[in-house]
Amino acid sequence: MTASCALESEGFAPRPDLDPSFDPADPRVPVTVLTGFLGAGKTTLLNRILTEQHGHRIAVIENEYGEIGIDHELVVQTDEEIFEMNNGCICCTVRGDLIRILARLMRRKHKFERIIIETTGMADPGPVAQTFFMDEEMKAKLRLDAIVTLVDAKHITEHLDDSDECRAQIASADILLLNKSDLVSADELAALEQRVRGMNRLARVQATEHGGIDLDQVLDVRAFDLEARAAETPEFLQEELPFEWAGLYDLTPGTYELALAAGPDPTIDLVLGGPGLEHEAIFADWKRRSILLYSGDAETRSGSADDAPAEPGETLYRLTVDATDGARLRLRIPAAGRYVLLTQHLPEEFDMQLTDAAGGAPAPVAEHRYASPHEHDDSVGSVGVTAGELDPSRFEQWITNLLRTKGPDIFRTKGVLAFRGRPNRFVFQGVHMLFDGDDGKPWRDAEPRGSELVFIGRNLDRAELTAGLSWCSA
Ligand SMILES: Nc1nc2c(ncn2[C@@H]2O[C@H](COP(=O)(O)OP(=O)(O)OP(=O)(O)O)[C@@H](O)[C@H]2O)c(=O)[nH]1
Repeated sequence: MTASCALESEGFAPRPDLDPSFDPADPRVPVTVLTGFLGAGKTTLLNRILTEQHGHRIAVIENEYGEIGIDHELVVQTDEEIFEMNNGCICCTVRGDLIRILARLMRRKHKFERIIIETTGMADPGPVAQTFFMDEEMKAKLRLDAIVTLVDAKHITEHLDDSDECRAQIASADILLLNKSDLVSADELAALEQRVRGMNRLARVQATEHGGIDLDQVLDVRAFDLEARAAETPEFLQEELPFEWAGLYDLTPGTYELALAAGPDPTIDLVLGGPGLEHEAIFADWKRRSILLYSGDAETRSGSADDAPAEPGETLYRLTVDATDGARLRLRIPAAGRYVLLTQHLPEEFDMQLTDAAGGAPAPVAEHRYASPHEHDDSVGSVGVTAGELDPSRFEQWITNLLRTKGPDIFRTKGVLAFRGRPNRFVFQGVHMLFDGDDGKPWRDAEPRGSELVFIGRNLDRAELTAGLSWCSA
């Protein structure tokens, strides 16, 4: 028996006949969340799904972590529609964008039969899954089918002890694929299986090689079970919203200014609701309305004093927060009353201050915090470097030495490179010290040929990486 089929005696096939809630006429579109730590094999599995003759219309939502987006070069070209979300992590900063894309998909005339969401390797899939239970329309039209977590059998043990994200991905899985089983022995695989089962008693576990698994084992399998999940992890039922904070203010008519300093995100979404009277009623009402606002377009504000004042009402404002100057937004309050301000992030993260025309600072009369903290490991970062055409032998020499010496800290390397004299792009992929590459799309005649490489990991030295790639282009 090879290592890759050691775990296949699981009774793994879906058994809708045993599931009392199984309804073959269920019109809801099944959603698969593909997750797993950096380089575990998510895109490899996604490509398998997209190239297989499945006969279904699939929409793919891709969220990538890294200073330069490379995944558009890695996902196979098919007729399927792919939505990229590259400006933040799907489990926190771009939750609102996820809601917006899903809302648009649900309104489409020609409906999709499946939705697949590939999260970043640094995402906590919990909040992504909770999106499907947040809103009545979402619950009526979409069904979370399974959280499929890929585990890199070769490298996972280097991250299990010090990465909360890695543990959350395993704990949240309905299906755990122990991928890269070709790179470990049968004993190592058995030990890993035991370890992950200890972290998640509910998941079905299967060993895979290059994401090789029958699609009917991962798509439309009805593996996600809300009751079982909530019993195992009660936080799962915690309220998860695209807003982390709401403050209630008693305001008189006039113009106010909201000032924000630079924070963890270059933009912040906010909604000014009201006026209303009752504390809980105004909170509840505007919370519901704010989620719905994400199905439309946000009104973008530059954060400069020249912007027109924001008015209370059903508008989602997206404010740009400059890294040095922060942002300012004037608010026009037409009538005395109680107003609610909902913000995507906690006010203290942006040192948010509200002032009135006389310089007074009205304080909220009540506040709600919706955030359940899923903080990312701040010690993990990303550095993207670019150069012109490269000398292939210099590149090989440099990258081999770099990954051999820094491989424990460089978790993931991805790049699209222009090698001198070669007609095609070269797509480079590395996970710690292991790397490979392949020819990508050909360069078109007039196209500028350039190289982009992104590193994700700890203690990344931007100057050294930039100098190294530039040496390869000399
Ligand atoms: N040997 C081996 N390599 C694999 C296997 N699955 C994927 N890979 C390789 O691992 C690397 C990363 O695979 P991806 O599918 O891009 O991983 P990912 O999880 O999408 O990566 P990120 O999105 O960057 O987190 C690529 O070089 C793949 O060819 C496998 O089963 N065995």
